[in-house]
Amino acid sequence: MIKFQNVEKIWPNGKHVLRNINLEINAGEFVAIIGLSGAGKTTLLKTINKVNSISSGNIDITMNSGKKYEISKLKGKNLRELRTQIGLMSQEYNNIEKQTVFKNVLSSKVAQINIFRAIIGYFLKNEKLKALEALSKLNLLEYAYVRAGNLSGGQQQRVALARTINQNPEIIIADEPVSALDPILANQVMEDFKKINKELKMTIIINIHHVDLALKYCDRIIGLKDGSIVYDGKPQNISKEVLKIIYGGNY
Ligand SMILES: Nc1ncnc2c1ncn2[C@@H]1O[C@H](COP(=O)(O)OP(=O)(O)OP(=O)(O)O)[C@@H](O)[C@H]1O
Repeated sequence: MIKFQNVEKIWPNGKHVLRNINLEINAGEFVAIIGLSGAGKTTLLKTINKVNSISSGNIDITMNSGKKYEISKLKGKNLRELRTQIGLMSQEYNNIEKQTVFKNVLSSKVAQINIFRAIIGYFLKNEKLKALEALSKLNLLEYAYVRAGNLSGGQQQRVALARTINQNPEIIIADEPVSALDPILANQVMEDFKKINKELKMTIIINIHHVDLALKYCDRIIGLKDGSIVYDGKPQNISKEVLKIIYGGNY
């Protein structure tokens, strides 16, 4: 569970971007954060892995094992340990384009293996099997030996998702993962997120500008406006009025 209590974020330039955030996200939820550009979505998402530190309040993460992390106090080894359990995805695919899809997925383990093995690129049989399993889950096996750079944008984003699940994280945070894709590919990638969420029981939190996709695939919607949560509930309860509150009168 991820629990935000009275979280505030003020950037050093004085910009107040998160205001009194109180939120509990349970293990296994698929959550979309929506809101206008500048509402604070990315800032909020990246407080979870402490890429952004908060100005006040608390964020506590309790893993399925029962281990608890108090984010504001985390540093060094403990912060690295938490980050291995949180997969981070973004709009850029961040694949190594010259390498095969398989190598890309295998490489996602580098942070978790012995440094000498990482340098020479030596992977154990079970690590290779796991990488193939991740590719199979996303129906990408036939591309295993294709260079990542030769794939379409949608396929590359799905390789990025395969890389992320190969780390075996409990939580995936994804910052606008479909905004560079056309509507068909964006739907496919959202299908994959949903599949990973349901089958692998990973908690997924995404920032997304496509309200239709958020409503179609996610179990819970959080609407942010000027750094405050103005909606937190089921997609079914999002009405035109709610969208007006989140996006303003012109929606
Ligand atoms: N490092 C920073 N220093 C100062 N201000 C920042 C920094 N990063 C973001 N901001 C500001 O914080 C506000 C919220 O930005 P954020 O990226 O969280 O919004 P967003 O809702 O994700 O927007 P978008 O949908 O465009 O990605 C913006 O006004 C932005 O300019």
